[in-house]
Amino acid sequence: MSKRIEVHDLNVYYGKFKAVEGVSLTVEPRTVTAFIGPSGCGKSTFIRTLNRMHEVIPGAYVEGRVLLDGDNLYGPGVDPVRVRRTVGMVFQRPNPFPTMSIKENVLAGVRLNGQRLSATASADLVERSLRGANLWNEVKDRLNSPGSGLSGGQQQRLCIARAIAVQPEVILMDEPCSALDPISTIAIEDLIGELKEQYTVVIVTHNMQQAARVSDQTAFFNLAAQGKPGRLIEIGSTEKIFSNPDEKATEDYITGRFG
Ligand SMILES: Nc1ncnc2c1ncn2[C@@H]1O[C@H](COP(=O)(O)OP(=O)(O)OP(=O)(O)O)[C@@H](O)[C@H]1O
Repeated sequence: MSKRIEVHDLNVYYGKFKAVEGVSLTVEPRTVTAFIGPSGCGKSTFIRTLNRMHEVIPGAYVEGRVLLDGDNLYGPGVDPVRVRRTVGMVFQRPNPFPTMSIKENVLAGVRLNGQRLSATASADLVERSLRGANLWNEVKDRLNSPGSGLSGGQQQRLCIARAIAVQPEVILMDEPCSALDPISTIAIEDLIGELKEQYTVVIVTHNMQQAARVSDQTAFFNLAAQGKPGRLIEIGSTEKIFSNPDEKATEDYITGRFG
């Protein structure tokens, strides 16, 4: 239930604007990879190409290849909806469906996929997913209450439960803690550590300490200049990137000298 991601020479465009250029990298199964870099360098754009989510923006397209255990996500006949089922995503702002109960929120992705489950199977899946997202104990007595009644941190864990309910192989997280308080942030960071036992995890974060705490591998992105495409400057073990990076730009960013 965890897959290897290989990206080969990826360019990403919004219409004529090349937002990201020439990215090649590998993410091993059951690891956490953090994407860091200054605002506008294309981290969100790039992470969205790993499950074809950028395609919801008219005019957005890629050149290059993204392989999941060797299968090209952009190959002919590949259905982007299927890709998003295999490669789940959690966004910056917790976005549970406000009118749905906690239980219905967890099941939303499964229902969207047209899967029919018996009452027992649904109850099992809800419990398993909420346990997987470290939320079960806090909500087990109010599964029929609205998801919007939870705290921000709980809502984000509910979104993670919704993502894992469809049994993805990869979980992408785009600044999942940026709207959360420090205690909820720690809860999500702990959860990321647990998720990597089963899934390949990729996270965009502006928080350097967070990248250092949660990731095995860190990728630093940067822009040559405003209006130029973002590029991957350096990728390596998080320990190396934070202690002894090869590139001066990486060191300057990590030590807070720019960005
Ligand atoms: N929907 C869009 N249409 C056109 N250009 C876009 C769109 N979204 C992002 N861009 C541009 O693509 C470039 C990369 O943006 P992106 O949001 O991926 O950067 P980022 O590194 O994630 O930034 P931040 O850290 O501020 O979230 C920027 O120049 C941005 O203006």
